[in-house]
Amino acid sequence: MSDTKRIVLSSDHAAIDLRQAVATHVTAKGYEVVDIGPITTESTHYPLHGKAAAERVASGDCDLGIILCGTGQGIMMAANKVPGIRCGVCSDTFSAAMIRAHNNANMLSIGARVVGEGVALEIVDAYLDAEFEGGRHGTRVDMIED
Ligand SMILES: O=C(CO)[C@H](O)[C@H](O)COP(=O)(O)O
Repeated sequence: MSDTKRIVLSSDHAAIDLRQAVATHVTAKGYEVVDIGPITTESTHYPLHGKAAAERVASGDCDLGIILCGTGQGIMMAANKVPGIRCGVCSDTFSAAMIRAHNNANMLSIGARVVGEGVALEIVDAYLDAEFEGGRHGTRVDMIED
């Protein structure tokens, strides 16, 4: 495992169960999970939770974030509004590895209504096990930040 230790998790109501599965899985991998909820399946608004998780990463309180909603799209859009956040939605393991290796994504988003738990946990593994390659990819990520 890399130096990354602390991972914030959040979701909307559509992904409570999958978020719990991700929390258990990521904890078993040796990471410290900061799960900022919500706890119940009562209908809520994904922008609130995407922003809250992204602020934990942008502030440096957490090293990475994993966020979930029905499609993963809306909560990703909200997270990416926070300066310094690079979040991608992934439904496959190749993309999950590449958003870390090439885009240095500091957040991963998953759609709980898109992928099942088994695939979702493989996506989490691919994302967490990858490392940013730097070099030409660093130049491009710097361009995004500029
Ligand atoms: O995927 C999402 C956003 O991208 C949301 O989870 C989804 O829109 C919630 O829908 P509903 O309120 O009908 O459960």
